[in-house]
Amino acid sequence: MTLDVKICGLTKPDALEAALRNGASHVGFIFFGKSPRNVAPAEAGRLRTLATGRARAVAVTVDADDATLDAMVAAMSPDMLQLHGHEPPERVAAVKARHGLPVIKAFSIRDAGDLAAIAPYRGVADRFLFDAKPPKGAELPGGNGVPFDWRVLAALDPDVDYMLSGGLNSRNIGEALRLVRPAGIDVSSGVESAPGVKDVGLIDAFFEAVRAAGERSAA
Ligand SMILES: O=C(O)c1ccccc1NCC(=O)[C@H](O)[C@H](O)COP(=O)(O)O
Repeated sequence: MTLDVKICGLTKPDALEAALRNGASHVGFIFFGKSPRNVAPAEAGRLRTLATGRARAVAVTVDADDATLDAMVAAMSPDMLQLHGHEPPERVAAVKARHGLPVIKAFSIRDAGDLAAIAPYRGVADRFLFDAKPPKGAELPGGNGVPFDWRVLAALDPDVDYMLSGGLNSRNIGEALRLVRPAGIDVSSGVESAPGVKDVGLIDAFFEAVRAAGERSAA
């Protein structure tokens, strides 16, 4: 099975190109005003054309209403939507139906008990994304650069299709992939030199570490 790799929070062509050159399967664009990675829909539309035919463009939103989603989808034509707020299962189903797009639903995880939250979303969301709970006082529901204890995912039904995220970087991704077997991984802060500033060298280093982890597990 090939591991999907999503580089999230892209705002500039050079970092997007580095992600694509390294074989990213997904590239994420953030639509959340408080984020240092927030992009205007029109700019995301320009950037996403670079990814067409090379990676899936994912639009990340937080409890967005229909008008916001309609405008974003029209301007950007994403391949997938990522819902990173408190969207209940009915809202996920409604968003999927309205836009005819696959949906990634994000969940904040601290311990194994938090995994119970996915039950009503099974068969509704196309994929889950497990992220760390935001630190106290954090303004962002994601992109905080903090990991959770990946071992809690051992309790998961192996049929659950999920991406692992939260504080991943080139130094810890090998250990994460030794402990758990996600369908994909997702990184944002770990490939940045400052909040919202993607670094081409760190993107290259992240993929290098992922490739090294793959070679070790194949050996
Ligand atoms: O990254 C953001 O700024 C963000 C803001 C609001 C909602 C979601 C956001 N990020 C979603 C992602 O998929 C991130 O890649 C994920 O949370 C992991 O981030 P990090 O821990 O920084 O690698």
